[in-house]
Amino acid sequence: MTTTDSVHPVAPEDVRRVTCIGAGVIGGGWVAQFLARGYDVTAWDPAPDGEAKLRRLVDAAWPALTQLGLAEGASRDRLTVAPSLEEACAEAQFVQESAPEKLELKRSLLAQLDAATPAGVVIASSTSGYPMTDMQTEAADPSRLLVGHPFNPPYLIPLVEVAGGERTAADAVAWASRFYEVAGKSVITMDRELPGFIANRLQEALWREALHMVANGEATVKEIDDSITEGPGLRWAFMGPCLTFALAGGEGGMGHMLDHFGPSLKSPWTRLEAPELDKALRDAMVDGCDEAAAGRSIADLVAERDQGVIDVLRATGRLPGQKDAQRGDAA
Ligand SMILES: NC(=O)C1=CN([C@@H]2O[C@H](COP(=O)(O)OP(=O)(O)OC[C@H]3O[C@@H](n4cnc5c(N)ncnc54)[C@H](O)[C@@H]3O)[C@@H](O)[C@H]2O)C=CC1
Ligand SMILES: C[N+](C)(C)CC(=O)CC(=O)[O-]
Repeated sequence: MTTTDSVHPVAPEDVRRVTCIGAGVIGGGWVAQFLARGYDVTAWDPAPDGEAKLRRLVDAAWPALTQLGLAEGASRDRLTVAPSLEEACAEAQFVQESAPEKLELKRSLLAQLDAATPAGVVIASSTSGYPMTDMQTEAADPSRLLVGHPFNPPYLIPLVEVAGGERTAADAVAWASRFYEVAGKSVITMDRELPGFIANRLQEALWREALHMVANGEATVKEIDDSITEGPGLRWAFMGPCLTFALAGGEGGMGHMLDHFGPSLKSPWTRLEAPELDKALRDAMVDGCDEAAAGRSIADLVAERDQGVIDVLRATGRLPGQKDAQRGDAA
């Protein structure tokens, strides 16, 4: 990443007009998120039925967004669909690109967006895996191009992973991270480009194993999905895989967990190339868990996890009393 400062016309807190390019599942979701946070949103999509699809998506998202609480002045009437990319970008204060995941398309589209957008305005790509270094090759000013990777649907899942490419200015990355926070997102700002960023790299590992199991007839799709929604998924909604596994070590935490189960990383049931569990990796995991625990004891974390599981069960209507009530409703 370059450290050359680029000049941004507005501070992240002062942005009022956002442009969304590509208005499918993710672009439409971004539109809904930005509208709900009170921005004026201009969208552009080349599909003939693009506007109708976009408005349907926003309408479908609105009840959930209303339940969560709309920002003052937020309205679906503040959405404009522009007739061309150039008109969509002419007055943009931030641009979010969500076009199909094709490298050549992204390269030339980002160059077009760079040419059409006022100088200094940050342009983010929703790409779910391409490093910005590979996408910014044709743009006249690559310093303002970066990745802002959302999760589906962007109007409900808080996380955005922000990463620049080799030619992105560091201050553009900082600007975007702050902007997303102001726009209601939870941001991880990466200081390097990793294939798949962080979350997709993790999801892809799980996904790869799921596909192996289905392809080999080892598990059904339902069994795989149930194994997550009835199992680890309940914990992951509020405590990540490292801290939950630290609790698998009982009072010994991550240290005992690795000493006990570390060798099974080499078991034949994992099809992934396992890393060498050397002292440095062990220490990094133990230290990372200590840091993430932020002073909470194992007992504190157990209590937090248990309460969290109960809350998720309640929220998804799966507490025993709720199940009975649902059965009663249906009768
Ligand atoms: N679907 C998902 O769960 C997630 C997707 N993403 C990323 O978001 C981006 C968009 O993916 P989806 O919304 O799923 O795809 P989609 O197929 O639902 O939507 C893509 C939209 O882009 C439009 N489009 C086609 N050519 C275009 C062009 N040249 N310029 C602008 N728009 C164009 C299409 O008409 C369509 O409405 C991709 O980069 C994808 O990797 C990121 C996170 C999650
Ligand atoms: C399927 N996907 C790789 C496009 C998913 C993502 O990128 C993030 C998500 O929503 O899980």
